[in-house]
Amino acid sequence: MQDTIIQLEGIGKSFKVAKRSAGLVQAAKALFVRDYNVVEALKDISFSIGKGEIVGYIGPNGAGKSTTIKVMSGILVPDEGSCQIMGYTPWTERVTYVKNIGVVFGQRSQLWWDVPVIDSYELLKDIYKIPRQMYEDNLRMLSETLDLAEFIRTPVRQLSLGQRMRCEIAASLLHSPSLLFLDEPTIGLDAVSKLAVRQFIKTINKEQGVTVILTTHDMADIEALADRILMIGKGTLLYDGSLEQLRGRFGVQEKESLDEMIVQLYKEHQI
Ligand SMILES: Nc1ncnc2c1ncn2[C@@H]1O[C@H](COP(=O)(O)OP(=O)(O)OP(=O)(O)O)[C@@H](O)[C@H]1O
Repeated sequence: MQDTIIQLEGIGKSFKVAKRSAGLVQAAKALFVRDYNVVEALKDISFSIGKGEIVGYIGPNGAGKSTTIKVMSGILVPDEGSCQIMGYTPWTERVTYVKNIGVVFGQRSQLWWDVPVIDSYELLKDIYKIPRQMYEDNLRMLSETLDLAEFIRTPVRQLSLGQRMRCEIAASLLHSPSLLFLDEPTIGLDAVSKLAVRQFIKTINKEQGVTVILTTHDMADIEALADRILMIGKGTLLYDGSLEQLRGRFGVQEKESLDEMIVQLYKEHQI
């Protein structure tokens, strides 16, 4: 493996969720006595990722993918375990750490909703203290390759999902991070936008050596991009290997069967 850039050891994270019963009486009771369920989102997760890899992080709904990305990007503090990324512990050195990473959550926007996209970019330039020349060079490159010119002056709330996702990806790369976390970056995109986003991810990985961790439910994303798959189910890491190894194990050749193979793997692990 290339130089290790990410090292997770025994990461665990639980959430306490308040139990809520239906009805007014129960709601009134809950004001005085709180009852909780504990959700074990991550259990003893360990893996390492090398510089320049594109890793597909997959698993069914509620498996713990976004929670892992949030831990790795410093948004969430785990209950146990250690996480070293480029020499940083993400949640303790967040301010300097985030200058080295880009994060896209497909389900959430990092752009200011009511202002033109370009104004959000200018704000990000100030927040990340991006030198003017680097900002202008990156903006030009991102705008050309993601084809943003047509809507870069439009407020985010008026953009289509695909247009917004292209703007989000550009926003995450303005500061030239060497590590990119993409949480469902192709969610809801049409075929053309999906291909454009996939091609773009390949290009920044090949040409700039950006390491990419990608969560997705679209197995075609995995097929097009990931050299390696990490599969998680019910908070536990279940598979770490290449797509070819996984195919070999199930004797699957056809592209169409990839989803079925994943479902089979989920079943094998009873998730
Ligand atoms: N803030 C939170 N409070 C309570 N429970 C949470 C919270 N965030 C996540 N969980 C729970 O932790 C588990 C893992 O959630 P997570 O969002 O990491 O899953 P995921 O693999 O990203 O799922 P999906 O594919 O549906 O996006 C789920 O059971 C979820 O309900």
